[in-house]
Amino acid sequence: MAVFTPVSDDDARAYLRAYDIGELIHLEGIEEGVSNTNFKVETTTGLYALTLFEAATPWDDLPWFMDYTLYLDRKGYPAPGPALKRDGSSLGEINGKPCALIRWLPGRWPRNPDVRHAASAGEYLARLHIDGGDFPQIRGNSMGIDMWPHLISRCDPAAQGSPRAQAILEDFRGELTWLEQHWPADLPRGAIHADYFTDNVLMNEDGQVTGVIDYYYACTDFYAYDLAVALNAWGFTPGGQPLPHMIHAFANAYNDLRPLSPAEVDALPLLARGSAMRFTLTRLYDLLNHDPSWVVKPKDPEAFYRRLDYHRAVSSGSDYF
Ligand SMILES: Nc1ncnc2c1ncn2[C@@H]1O[C@H](COP(=O)(O)OP(=O)(O)OP(=O)(O)O)[C@@H](O)[C@H]1O
Ligand SMILES: N[C@@H](CCO)C(=O)O
Repeated sequence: MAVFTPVSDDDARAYLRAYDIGELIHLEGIEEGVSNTNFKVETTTGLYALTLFEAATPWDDLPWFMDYTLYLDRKGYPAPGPALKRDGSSLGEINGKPCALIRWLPGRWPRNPDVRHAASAGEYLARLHIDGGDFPQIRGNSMGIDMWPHLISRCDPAAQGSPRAQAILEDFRGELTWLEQHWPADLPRGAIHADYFTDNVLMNEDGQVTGVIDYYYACTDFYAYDLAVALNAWGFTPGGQPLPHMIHAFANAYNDLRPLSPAEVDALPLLARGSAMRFTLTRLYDLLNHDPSWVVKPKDPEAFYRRLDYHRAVSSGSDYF
């Protein structure tokens, strides 16, 4: 249940007065999601998502996230651009939390994705990179390679009581040294999603993308790193076993629309290793520091740790196609 901050009908009605998007008809808390508080809002003019940003989302970067999604939306990409208030702004505050009303997108994220879903998702990741290619603002990757040493040391204190966590962190110290030595200095870069997981991609019943949501890790980084994150998300079972047909379907659909350079293909195994480490570390931290009384269940770090075996074993980046 992810309604961390309550919002009453009266709060929503008062908030809507700053906009020209009609009167409140219905307000409903959304249980999914672990980072922010989300509501579905129906007004006399349409449907919106009301997001109250909790501490996990960097508040200083909210204007970047709003500008980026508005930019994509205006290009015709299915991103939920923010509704604008009469004064032209997109951010407000409810019950002490910054908030925004964003466009509600149709569709449902695929619970059992197959190659059709993977191909459509791959196409829309390429479209995201193409449509956002000239977005002029820069945001560094707050979960990128420079942060990984900090993610490792952040896990250390709580890992003391867990031999398994200590073993993973020990492996990661060596892995990080290797990644730092081989990380590409330059590859095509621009605005990336950085969290293109199945639960952030909405689809219709034909398995075609209808919306891409949750841009709160979006940043400026290598496009091929975004592809590597997405291959980790779409190309494995929930437990972390590789699904080569899903990896190929996703990567080929991406490559059909935005052909990768030879340097990007060469870098893919390394970028995929880095990405698998990044999600293992954030999940490990959440698990080690989880209070059992919290309603939100931590995600499994082992499932991401297992992905590393696959990426360490591939012979070259062309194995992903
Ligand atoms: N703009 C939108 N259009 C349609 N549905 C949305 C929209 N925004 C959010 N949702 C729904 O709300 C759910 C939770 O949103 P979201 O995944 O953004 O939560 P979060 O807590 O911010 O993110 P996360 O759990 O990935 O950290 C989504 O799975 C989706 O069903
Ligand atoms: N997508 C992330 C969590 C939210 O960013 C994960 O599955 O670990």
